[in-house]
Amino acid sequence: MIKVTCAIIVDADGLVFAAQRSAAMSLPLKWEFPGGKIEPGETAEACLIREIKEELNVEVEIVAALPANTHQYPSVTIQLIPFVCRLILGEITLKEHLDFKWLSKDELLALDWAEADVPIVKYYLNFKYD
Ligand SMILES: Nc1nc2c([nH]c(=O)n2[C@@H]2O[C@H](COP(=O)(O)OP(=O)(O)OP(=O)(O)O)[C@@H](O)[C@H]2O)c(=O)[nH]1
Repeated sequence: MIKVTCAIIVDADGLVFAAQRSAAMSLPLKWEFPGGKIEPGETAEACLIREIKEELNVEVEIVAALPANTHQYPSVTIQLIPFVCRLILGEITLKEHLDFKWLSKDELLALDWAEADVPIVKYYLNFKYD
């Protein structure tokens, strides 16, 4: 099983950042939360900060950890580990993704999410935090 962290980046108005995978990536054109695979010896939190810097060229801080979701794709099983985050430094530049959107909670579920993300989106929609 591959462990993958992902960031639910929320802005001051409560909008959530979603990124679209490029045609060249696996799960082409699906929407996801940015992130990536945990490297050997790395914590989930360190992985998240590293991946967000690599993919979006910004620094985030973690606000909350949400429950992981294990999902079996036809060729791979992943454990997707989500963190609610805030941007603390920089402006988002897409290094790998095709597109991005900032979405209100009402708009989130309508995106064509990677399958592993759907339970996480639903969990987030019911999640309350200060
Ligand atoms: N980063 C990220 N990956 C996700 C999400 N949902 C989901 O199923 N994945 C899958 O988890 C894996 C994450 O690895 P990655 O982001 O480092 O993927 P990659 O394109 O570099 O590697 P790959 O070629 O193995 O897909 C991919 O297989 C990706 O399809 C998500 O919300 N964020």
